[in-house]
Amino acid sequence: MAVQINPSILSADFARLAEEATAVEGADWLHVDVMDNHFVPNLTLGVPVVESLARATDTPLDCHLMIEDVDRWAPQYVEAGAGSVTFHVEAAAAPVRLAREIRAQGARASMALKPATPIEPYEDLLSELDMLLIMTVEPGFGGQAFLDIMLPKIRRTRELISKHGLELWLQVDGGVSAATIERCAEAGADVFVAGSAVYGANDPAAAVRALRSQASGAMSTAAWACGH
Ligand SMILES: O=C(CO)[C@@H](O)[C@H](O)COP(=O)(O)O
Ligand SMILES: [Co+2]
Repeated sequence: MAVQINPSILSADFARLAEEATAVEGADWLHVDVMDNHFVPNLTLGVPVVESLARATDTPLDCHLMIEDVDRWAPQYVEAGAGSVTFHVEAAAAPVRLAREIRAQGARASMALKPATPIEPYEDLLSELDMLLIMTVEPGFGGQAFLDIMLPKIRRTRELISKHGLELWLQVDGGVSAATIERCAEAGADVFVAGSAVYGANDPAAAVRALRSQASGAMSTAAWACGH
């Protein structure tokens, strides 16, 4: 099982998005936070910017949709060039139908949980997904402190993935840094979003390599990853 590091463009300079996207070559995916000022109290970017980003970089786009009416919008992000589309279960009217639609369009389907949303009610839905995102901050802003209290939810989700023998990726997003990434990997995450820890560094590509090495080290000794 390989570690994946996804820098979040939210912490980049929006006036130089193409340059900032290519500054993290070597990253697995570029994480793109779409916010509508309704689902979260912040406004970022939409479909036209995702289309331009998809043309500007060879790194696949991991679009994290923090928007209302996501059943209607998510397919447009696949059309815009996203390789993975994450919708929030709190915003989706029909999560299974939406995941199937995203997959049918040829992208990876992913579902996110806000910190207060438990995983247990969605156990039967996991087989419909390619990735589950556990938010480790309240969605809306970069640069917030990691919520340690999310670690048991990460552990529990990893147990459910193992119990059902699924290939689902488990992503964490929010406050992931050199200080917290090992705890996330030990608990069961294998896909790590990092905004300020990457774009706040002098050398973003080196920050990606350092985070990957830390997470790989922690995963190699984690009980959940033994035998993978
Ligand atoms: O989705 C979000 C915030 O809502 C994230 O993707 C942030 O962009 C992560 O930023 P850092 O916490 O790593 O600075
Ligand atoms: Co995000």
